[in-house]
Amino acid sequence: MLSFSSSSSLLRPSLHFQPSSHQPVAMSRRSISPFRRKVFCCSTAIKFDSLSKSGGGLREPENDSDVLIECRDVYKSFGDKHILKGVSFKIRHGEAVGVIGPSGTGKSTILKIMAGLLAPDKGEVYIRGKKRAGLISDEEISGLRIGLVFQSAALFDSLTVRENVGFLLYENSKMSENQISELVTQTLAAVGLKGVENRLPSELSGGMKKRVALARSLVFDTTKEVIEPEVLLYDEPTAGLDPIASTVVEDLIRSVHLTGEEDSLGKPGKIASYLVVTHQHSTIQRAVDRLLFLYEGKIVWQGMTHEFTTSTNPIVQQFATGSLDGPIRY
Ligand SMILES: Nc1ncnc2c1ncn2[C@@H]1O[C@H](COP(=O)(O)OP(=O)(O)OP(=O)(O)O)[C@@H](O)[C@H]1O
Repeated sequence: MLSFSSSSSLLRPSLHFQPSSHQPVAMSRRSISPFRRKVFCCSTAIKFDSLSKSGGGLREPENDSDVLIECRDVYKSFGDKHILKGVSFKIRHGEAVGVIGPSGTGKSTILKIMAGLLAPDKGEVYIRGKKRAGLISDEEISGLRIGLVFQSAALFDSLTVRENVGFLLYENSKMSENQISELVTQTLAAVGLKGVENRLPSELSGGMKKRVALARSLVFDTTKEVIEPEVLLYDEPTAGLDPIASTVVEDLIRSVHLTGEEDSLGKPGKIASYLVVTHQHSTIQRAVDRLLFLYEGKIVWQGMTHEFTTSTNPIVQQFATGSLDGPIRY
């Protein structure tokens, strides 16, 4: 298992996210400035309380020392489209959370707000108890690495698969080219891709691109003694994949979780917590433990995965059965 440092380590860099496909594509080692931040890393062994909040009624007072990210009453509009209307939830250390809900309800939007790529119009995002002001680029201190795996893969078009996957290591680490190359090959193999290192994204299928993006989110600097906790946000990681490729990805997402024994590379998982936006039943069943249901701008239900199909909430029931009858209208 990964162990974290005790209270006063100052680490860098703290943040990473996947680049947009529209970003400049010039690539040379250490040529693109990363977001480098000093981080106050204060994690000690933190107990993970499993949560079930679907029932209502009286609850034990919560101990929030293990909350990594909290969205509190978040609002977001695009023009006159009011997408998020008071979204509140917490992501605790050790959690594997799914975000579900009808298309267009703002699931990707909330991920981008959590990752600091979009600012809420109203409401707050807290990163390990500290309120984040605005976007990630304005951040002084984070205390948490947040990675976002975009729905569209968002690979750099003119970089090879190897350069895409090793991007952050080429930029930020002290690892040699050979070490990075080896790690990239191993990580690609873990997502079921072999011999594609020298290909360009245009030479890959959509599903392969998704897996390359996933591999990019999973490479870590192996020369670092201390790794800060990390939350990964996956936006529909299995959309468009065949059922077997979906299973590979779902199991991989599980295996890199900190609580897992070993990941696909035979190393302890490094992801403290993760969130998966998904429409796929298999991903809900295989890859997450707790669900948040987003509908009409709010979290209307949350509960453990096994409670999803037995919920009496009419919105959840309609969504779980795919029925045309019910409160959700298209
Ligand atoms: N940058 C933007 N500018 C304008 N509108 C946007 C922007 N980003 C998202 N939207 C709109 O906000 C709404 C929510 O989009 P979002 O992608 O978050 O939904 P979603 O729940 O992830 O959808 P899906 O399940 O179909 O992927 C949509 O109507 C979308 O068109």
